[in-house]
Amino acid sequence: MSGGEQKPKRYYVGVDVGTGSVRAALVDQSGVLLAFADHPIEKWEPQFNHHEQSSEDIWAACCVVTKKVVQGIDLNQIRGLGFDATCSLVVLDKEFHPLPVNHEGDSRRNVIMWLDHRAVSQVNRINETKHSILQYVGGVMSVEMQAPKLLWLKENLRETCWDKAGHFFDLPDFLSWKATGVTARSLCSLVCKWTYSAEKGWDDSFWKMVGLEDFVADNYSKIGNQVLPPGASLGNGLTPEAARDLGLLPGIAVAASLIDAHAGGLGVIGADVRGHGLVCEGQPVTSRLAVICGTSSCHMGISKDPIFVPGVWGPYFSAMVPGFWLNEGGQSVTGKLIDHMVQGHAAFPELQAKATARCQSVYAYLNSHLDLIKKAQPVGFLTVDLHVWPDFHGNRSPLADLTLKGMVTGLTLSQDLDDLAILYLATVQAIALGTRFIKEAMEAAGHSISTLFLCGGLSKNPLFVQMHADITGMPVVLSQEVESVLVGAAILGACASGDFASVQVYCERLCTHRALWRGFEC
Ligand SMILES: Nc1ncnc2c1ncn2[C@@H]1O[C@H](COP(=O)(O)OP(=O)(O)O)[C@@H](O)[C@H]1O
Ligand SMILES: O=C(CO)[C@H](O)[C@H](O)COP(=O)(O)O
Repeated sequence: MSGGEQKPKRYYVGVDVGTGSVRAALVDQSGVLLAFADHPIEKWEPQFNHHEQSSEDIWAACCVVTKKVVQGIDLNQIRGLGFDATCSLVVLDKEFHPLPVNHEGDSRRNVIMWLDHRAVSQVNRINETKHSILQYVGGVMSVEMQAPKLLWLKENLRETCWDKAGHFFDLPDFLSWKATGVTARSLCSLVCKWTYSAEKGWDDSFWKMVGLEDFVADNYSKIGNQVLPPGASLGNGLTPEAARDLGLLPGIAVAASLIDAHAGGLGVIGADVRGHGLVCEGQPVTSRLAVICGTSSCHMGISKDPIFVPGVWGPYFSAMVPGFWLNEGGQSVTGKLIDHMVQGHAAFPELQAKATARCQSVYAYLNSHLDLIKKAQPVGFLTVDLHVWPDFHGNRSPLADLTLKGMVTGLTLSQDLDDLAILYLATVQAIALGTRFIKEAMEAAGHSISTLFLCGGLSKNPLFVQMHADITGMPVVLSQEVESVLVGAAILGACASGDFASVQVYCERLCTHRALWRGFEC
């Protein structure tokens, strides 16, 4: 902008609710991130495979981080707010108060987390119906989706939860309701996790067949009968109460939300890579696979026409990029698996002490330790005798088998730091092989993928990124802006504000303004 024609600056706030923490960012009109804050959130595991959270705790964390990122900014310049979150199930009563999702009756724990696997019997029965809707979730419904969890609540907590429930929200939709009082759901969450069709709406026969006919009877009012595309402006914007909570002004635009992986996909998939000699330069956007790597990894590929990939979720229409079909592969635990392997090893206390002494994270320490012990060989050769099968929490894609378990072969009696470093490497390699397995399944079904675009916490780990390049044989592109998921959330706020005509218009604008990319070659 030239000096004489200064317009007031315009900012957008993006809020990203991950599995372990809530993050917020203040983003400008070019998608540049100006301030960042994060805050941990509580998790409970009252019994094996039951994972719960508190919607009140999550909202409180959203308020802490939002207040931090807008400090020192003229609040009148903040034009829009967007949320993304994990696809956990939030349960509220008819007056919007939290209801317990547990046998203990603890109503603070009113969220069944996305990775909760309690509803095994329910999902098996849903899959036995062979309902035609299942072809839009890769042929097999996942226990991590909402229908089996709802059925579990009906069958197990009838009096304390099910009969009292007034509202079942996907977490991204809970947040937009909390901010605006509008109960409309995002097309993204309903299509990807609730069996809603962008073209045909709800399918009564499915809900009747699986024993959840209650929703049909009340015209889906408890799970959403007003559906908006991600980025659409909700009601009259931020309510006075939510504005007080968040430290913003009432009335600013609030967008229909996205699931976290989809926000990450939106943040990176349209990136301008010109001038780096990458194979995807000049190819359609459908040649890119966005991989959002946090607690889990999600593999987001888009296409002009629907592609049915066995064991890979979708095809979902307009659930991430408007006008495109989405296939979503995934690995249910990746960051969580690496943390589990490293923290559970006998040499972990020694690793922690040594990393702390060098003011490094344990992963930076392990990466440099691997460099020391690999000698002249490529690092991958350290694991010729040690192999990990990474399905410690079942296989989301492409085997779509929640009963699978993890495995390590090639163990010895050694428990020293070298042993820990090599086990860590084998785990990272196993995860990268899982990505290759998913990519190959997508290609076999009709996708044509040439480049990976990584984001999320694990993309900050150079070993993780390099292994993905080496094992898939594809270049990996990282955004200059590390917090791409938050950029995706802020894009929603920018669209809701009306400053950009559509999600694509803002994506194009921010991508041409941010043409700085780091590539990892295989
Ligand atoms: N700098 C880093 N180096 C290595 N691993 C990292 C780094 N930062 C985050 N991680 C890993 O990324 C995972 C969390 O990613 P994040 O995107 O924050 O997750 P979520 O969205 O699920 O809360 C954790 O397993 C963590 O160990
Ligand atoms: O199912 C998903 C997206 O469809 C995600 O795996 C889930 O939302 C958790 O994400 P994260 O690993 O970023 O916490």
